[in-house]
Amino acid sequence: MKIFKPSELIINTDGSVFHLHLFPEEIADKILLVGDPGRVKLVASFFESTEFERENREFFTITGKYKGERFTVVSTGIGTDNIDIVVNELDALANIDFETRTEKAEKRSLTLVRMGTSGALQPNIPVNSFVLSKTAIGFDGLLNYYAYAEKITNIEFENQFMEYTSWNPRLTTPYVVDGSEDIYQKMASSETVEGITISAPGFYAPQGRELRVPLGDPELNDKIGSFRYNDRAITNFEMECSAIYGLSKHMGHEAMTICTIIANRVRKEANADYKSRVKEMISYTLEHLKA
Ligand SMILES: O=P(O)(O)O[C@H]1O[C@H](CO)[C@@H](O)[C@H]1O
Ligand SMILES: O=c1cc[nH]c(=O)[nH]1
Repeated sequence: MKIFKPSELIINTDGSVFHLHLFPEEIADKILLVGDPGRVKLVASFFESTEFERENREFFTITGKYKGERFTVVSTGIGTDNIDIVVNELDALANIDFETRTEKAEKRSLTLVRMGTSGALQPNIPVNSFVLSKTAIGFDGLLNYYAYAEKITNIEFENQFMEYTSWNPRLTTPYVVDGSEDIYQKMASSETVEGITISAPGFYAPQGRELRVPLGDPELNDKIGSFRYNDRAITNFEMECSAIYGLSKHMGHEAMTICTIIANRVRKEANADYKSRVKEMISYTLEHLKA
């Protein structure tokens, strides 16, 4: 049996996992992921009770109960590089025995729902919309470091997209991966917009924002906006969804992302005062996820 050596799965001297500082029994089956560590307490303000709070670097965790059901909320910070850490460590907590450093025979499937903020790429998705990401496009390249990416991604979509946008070969190859259909069906309503969401490896040039340094391809956002795959348009930009979907598919977890739109990139509008709408998104998500 494969033993995960101390250098490959680092366990702290107190027995907690390396970055998250969590112990296996501390995570619920339903896990809410938020980028902003400050959003963790906002989520926990909906809980009737909490078990603990834990903080290390940008990873802040609270486990508690919402309407009698156990939930864990974890902040991921910004970017898919952090998602690599968070999803691998949550999976290790669920599916690796920390005593024997071996994979558990019986696997635990987690529900991972990201509640984020995002920029819209279509004029008809106004600021304050909730976009529920049916599909993610990773501009980040993370999934390509894992084996068998092609088994869980939509190669036809990837090829059509790269051809349509005259994809620059110096960039990482985009990967297209779906979220959980079950959670999508649970969370979708007239209050949500069905999304194809790009996870970008940056907030500025990787999302077409030009400040002082010119963009590599100033037309890319227009091409993204007009691209259609089976009549479906790409809806929004954020920075984590693709890696959550890809790693969850590989590990047998169910994942979904909901985002509050805080900027519309086509209309050039933004809502810097978005926190009350994010609070409504949290309430909406908890209500739709509870048993
Ligand atoms: O509000 P969060 O969840 O952090 O999500 C979005 O906001 C950050 C950028 O401002 C990125 O993490 C992006 O994905
Ligand atoms: O435009 C936006 C807004 C929030 N988060 C992003 O990544 N992009």
